[in-house]
Amino acid sequence: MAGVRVKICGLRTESDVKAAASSGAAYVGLVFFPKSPRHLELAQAQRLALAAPPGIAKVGLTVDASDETLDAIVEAVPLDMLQLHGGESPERVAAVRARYGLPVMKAVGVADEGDLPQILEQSLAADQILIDAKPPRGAALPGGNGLSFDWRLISGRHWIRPWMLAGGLTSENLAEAVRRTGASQVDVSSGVESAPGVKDPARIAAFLKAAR
Ligand SMILES: O=C(O)c1ccccc1NCC(=O)[C@H](O)[C@H](O)COP(=O)(O)O
Repeated sequence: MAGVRVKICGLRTESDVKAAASSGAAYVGLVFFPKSPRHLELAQAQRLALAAPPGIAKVGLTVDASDETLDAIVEAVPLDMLQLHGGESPERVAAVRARYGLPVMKAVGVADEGDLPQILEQSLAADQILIDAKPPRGAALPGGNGLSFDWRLISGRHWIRPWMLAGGLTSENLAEAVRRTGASQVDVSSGVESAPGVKDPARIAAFLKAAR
């Protein structure tokens, strides 16, 4: 499993950022979605982004955000990538990419075989794809639910863009997830928390250790 790059998503404090960076995370995710326990106001997000050491990519996550909302985020927070985690079409992904000049990662929720064509469709517009578990019907959050999908669905598949595996990952199941899917990048949120929105430095360190 050497070389699995890790994104820790939903950080809320400067010490979360330090824990992720010192454990060797490649990306940190900052969530801008008011219904989420991981939501950040702009000033808070700016502080976290400025606390991140060079070399760690700061990813801003939004859900069907308007240009006005994205303009405010991009102006206030020094980001390296945008993650679109709603129902954004490939056309919207391309427009966001062009407007901000930042790489865009598009999340695609997977529950069954019928969801897989979206990975290719979104790959034609996005720089990276986040292959995540589809949220349960009626869920309050479109991601960050701590749920896995059946990894066999993507076993042995190849995509035209770099991609990241997400959904219900923990230090305990990471090795099996990587073995089954061939992922070289992974994203985790709930699996390194002690409560929703509360990151646990020991779990972050254990996850990064498992990824090495
Ligand atoms: O984390 C959130 O609160 C969130 C809210 C709205 C949209 C997406 C959200 N998280 C997306 C992520 O990038 C998560 O890391 C990914 O879904 C995996 O989450 P988890 O299963 O909790 O590890």
